[in-house]
Amino acid sequence: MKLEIKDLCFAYGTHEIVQNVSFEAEEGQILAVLGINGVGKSTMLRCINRINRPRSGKITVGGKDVARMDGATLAKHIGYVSQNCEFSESTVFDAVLLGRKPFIQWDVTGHDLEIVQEVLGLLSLEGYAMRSVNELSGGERQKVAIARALAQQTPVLLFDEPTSNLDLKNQLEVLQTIRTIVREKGLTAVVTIHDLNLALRFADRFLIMKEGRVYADGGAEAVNTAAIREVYGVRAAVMECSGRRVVVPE
Ligand SMILES: Nc1ncnc2c1ncn2[C@@H]1O[C@H](COP(=O)(O)OP(=O)(O)OP(=O)(O)O)[C@@H](O)[C@H]1O
Repeated sequence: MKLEIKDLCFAYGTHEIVQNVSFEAEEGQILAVLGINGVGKSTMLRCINRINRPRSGKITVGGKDVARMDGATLAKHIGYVSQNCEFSESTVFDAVLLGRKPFIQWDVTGHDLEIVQEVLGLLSLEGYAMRSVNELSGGERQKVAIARALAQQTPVLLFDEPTSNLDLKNQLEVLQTIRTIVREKGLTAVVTIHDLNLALRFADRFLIMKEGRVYADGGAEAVNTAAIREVYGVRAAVMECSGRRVVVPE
């Protein structure tokens, strides 16, 4: 389902953070949200998920107004992985099973258990199923949070820096897993990410934010020398390397 954001505005008190942000995220695609620290990327994701109440603007999923959804309906449409993955004490299996909560009526079904088993496998977490989440490393916990969102099986997924605690191999594997699921199941993913090269490698479209507004919205060509200079204040070369667009800061 398509995610559409129209004229979104949000402020903490009088501090305007998100200002007239509009964009669309398409089915089967990953949209990377880029921009400097504090520009409002996480705040915007939390508006989409209704953790933050927007001052104005409209957010729809598949044409349905997110503001009018009840909690259970919202949880069936939008999955969210926050930057700080905190869990209450449980096993990894149960933490991932929590993703099924919006669908569980009386009791957990065999179908729920199968889904949990499947996502644990996708993220190579099978061996961790009976471990306590609070005994895991930051990166392992981040993978559990991603697994829980995938178990929720929502058409829209929001990931706030999903690879920030992961080593290089896990960064590549986790983003590849997300991309495969997004493409195969026709999901819509919005991912905030600082690593421009990872973004260029895995995302289909790029929303660059500056001072709370949309600076650019487009394909890989949006990530160019001028944008990097104007948004990050960094001189960088953007070149092709092994058929990929890469950013090399000077
Ligand atoms: N609960 C809050 N109350 C007041 N101000 C906040 C709150 N949370 C965030 N802010 C401020 O809002 C601005 C945007 O923060 P946000 O976390 O959305 O930025 P970001 O682009 O995600 O940054 P980063 O890349 O560092 O994660 C920052 O100036 C931040 O200090």
